[in-house]
Amino acid sequence: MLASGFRARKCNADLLCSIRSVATNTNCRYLSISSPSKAQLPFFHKKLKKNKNLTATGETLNSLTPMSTPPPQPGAVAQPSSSASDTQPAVSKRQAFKSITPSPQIMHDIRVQGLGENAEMWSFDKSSRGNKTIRPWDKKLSPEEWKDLQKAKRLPPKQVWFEERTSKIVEKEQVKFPGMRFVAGATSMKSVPQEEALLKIVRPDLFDDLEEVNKLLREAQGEGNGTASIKGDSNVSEGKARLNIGADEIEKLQAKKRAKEAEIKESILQEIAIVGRSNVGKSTMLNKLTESPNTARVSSKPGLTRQLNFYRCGDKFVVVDMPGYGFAFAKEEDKSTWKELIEEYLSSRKSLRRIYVMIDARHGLKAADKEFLAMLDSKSKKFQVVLTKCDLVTPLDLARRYMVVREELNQTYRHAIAERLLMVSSYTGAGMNNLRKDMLFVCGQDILVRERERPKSTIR
Ligand SMILES: Nc1nc2c(ncn2[C@@H]2O[C@H](COP(=O)(O)OP(=O)(O)OP(=O)(O)O)[C@@H](O)[C@H]2O)c(=O)[nH]1
Ligand SMILES: [Mg+2]
Repeated sequence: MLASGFRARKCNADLLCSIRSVATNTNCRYLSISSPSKAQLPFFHKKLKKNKNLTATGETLNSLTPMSTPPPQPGAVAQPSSSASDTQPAVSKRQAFKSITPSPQIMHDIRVQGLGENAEMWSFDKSSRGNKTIRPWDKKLSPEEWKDLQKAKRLPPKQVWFEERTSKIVEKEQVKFPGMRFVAGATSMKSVPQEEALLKIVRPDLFDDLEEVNKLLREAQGEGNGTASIKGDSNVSEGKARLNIGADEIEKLQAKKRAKEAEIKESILQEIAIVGRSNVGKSTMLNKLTESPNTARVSSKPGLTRQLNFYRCGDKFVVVDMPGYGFAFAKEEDKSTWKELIEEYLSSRKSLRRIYVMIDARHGLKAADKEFLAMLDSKSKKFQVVLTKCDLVTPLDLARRYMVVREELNQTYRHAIAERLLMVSSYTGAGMNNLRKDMLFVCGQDILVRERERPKSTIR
């Protein structure tokens, strides 16, 4: 079946008609459709006709017929017409994304109830007139019917809310990361001992101070020892005097060194790692989290991030943007270096508080994801899954994806924190607040999150 969000995305024939997935789950089949290709139409028609559950989509089927001139988008600049009917529209990829992004009103509340065959997804739709209608799948329920259902307690207690959002709401409710300021740096394990390199990145000034103290200490010790060893009997008293002065100095310097080391130890900030397949949207998400588009470099080509990038969030914690895994076109040696880098960091890092694994909401868990999660599981590392690019799927597809992924996590991975599967869109900002709160909470900064806003089921 097709969700209401689909209608918002049907736009024009140029932006339609590629079947992203025909997913089958227990009792329902659905199509997730986006972006254009005229050549795919016959396949599309065939699929729709073949699938019994999709017979109600006749209207949609008609709408998929290619139009010689696409209807104008609201607010779109008219393109000069071309003689060839299949000419690609002169829109940038970003514009194309925008035009297939469901409006905030369509990206609204979804409640997912129950699991597997008993799963029910409820979509709360605000119509243009502001009336609320409630739909379990394609069946419309009146508010009275909904109330009856509630009274009859046929609604399971667990409800997952996909937060209602408009840009205004997101703005108003923003939980800003305090003092998220700068790109701290990157490291590759090839060149530097990992632990030290990462710490240096967290507080370079402290390490400089310590280095200074060490240098003085070495000089003082060298002078003291050298003086004592080269002095002859005749100069013993002079040598002792120098040694005494040196010993004092050395003691002072050693005390200073201990103090610096203690300071460094204390300054080790808790870390949060962001991992996922290449191109899943890790860096974009980080930019959205920090509300600064230039924090991390982003590209539509997979494999841009190739190092561990550390972003310090004031004196609270550090977010680590990692290279993606499962990048098919990378060189074999690069792939193995990245894999090594990621695995070593994740398994040996003591200050690592939580691993957030990003999964593309359009695709769910892919083979590369499963392999990676199995690795985390085998190392007994707790991880939390976040569905990204949620603006590219219809609300009901998203809800279904949520259910399927959560079920898989629950069944297969012992260390998955599947209770609270997060969903975000870096384009609309949806779910970002939740993610921010979650991160603050995980790092013991819950004091920054108001009591009523605390994530309910986060396991710390
Ligand atoms: N529509 C949409 N596109 C997104 C979203 N997040 C990321 N993208 C796009 O996905 C592409 C990849 O984003 P990146 O943030 O570079 O992905 P990455 O996971 O850091 O990739 P690597 O560094 O190669 O591992 C870019 O073209 C982004 O514009 C999202 O929430 N919605
Ligand atoms: Mg990246």
